[in-house]
Amino acid sequence: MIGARSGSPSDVMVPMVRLQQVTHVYVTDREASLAVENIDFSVATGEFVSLVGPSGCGKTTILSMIAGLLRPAAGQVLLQGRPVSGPSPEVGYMLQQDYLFPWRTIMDNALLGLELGKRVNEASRERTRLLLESMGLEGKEHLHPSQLSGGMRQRVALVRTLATNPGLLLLDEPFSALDYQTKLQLEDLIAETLRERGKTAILVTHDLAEAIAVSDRIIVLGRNPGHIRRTFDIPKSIREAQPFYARDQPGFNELFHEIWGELEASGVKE
Ligand SMILES: Nc1ncnc2c1ncn2[C@@H]1O[C@H](COP(=O)(O)OP(=O)(O)OP(=O)(O)O)[C@@H](O)[C@H]1O
Repeated sequence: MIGARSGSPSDVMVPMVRLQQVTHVYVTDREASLAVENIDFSVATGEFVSLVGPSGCGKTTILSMIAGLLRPAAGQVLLQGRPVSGPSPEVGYMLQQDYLFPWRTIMDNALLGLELGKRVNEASRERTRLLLESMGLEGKEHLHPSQLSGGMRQRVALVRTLATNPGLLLLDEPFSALDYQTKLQLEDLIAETLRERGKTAILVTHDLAEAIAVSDRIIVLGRNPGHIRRTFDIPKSIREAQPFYARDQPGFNELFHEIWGELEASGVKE
């Protein structure tokens, strides 16, 4: 397996993502507001990093800059050492809503990214079918989104994101609209799938237990403007456990309370 979880020092030499003193300002007709300031962090290939922090601290803004949808006002974002200048096929973005097209079948929804990149052929179609199968969606290919549960739809959205084979996945609260049981199952499935494929991931979540259970590292942000307060490395025993069981590992609760203290100080309850 490639990646930070395998612990190879060569993995960290050219990070998958590097933010160097990144600042973003939203400019409207009436005003300019400083959203995030001097954000500086790297994510190694194969690493799973979560961003947590109070509402408005700039988590989505940071993901959007990494995705090339927003440009920093200062500093730079590097993807595999190269400055980000716009959206890249190397980056997959998965959101809270699945954004499946209701009139398309599950297979056609899953193929959408490949279709946009003019990369649909027999081999990519077969890979997508296998991905659907690995997500427990075998036999659902010809159904439409309205015929699936919320958890299934989110799995289709994940297949659509993975089908183009991006090295980096940006996950913006992908589990938050799901019921608790489905959310736990999907957390396990996504974490395992990304780990097996050596993918790099950045997750935005308001669920601290989820962040600890799936991540190698957690970055706690503060606001006004958004900035990094502190970074927490997740201990090996928790990292190596399946997310569902990570919560039972010794040290999980202590770590939860330590990070929670940092979140409280950042204004997460305000
Ligand atoms: N399009 C926009 N125009 C102006 N200001 C914006 C825009 N989008 C976000 N902001 C502001 O930038 C700051 C960061 O917003 P962002 O959505 O990145 O925060 P967040 O941490 O993702 O919040 P949440 O947890 O509520 O989703 C906030 O103060 C927000 O009001």
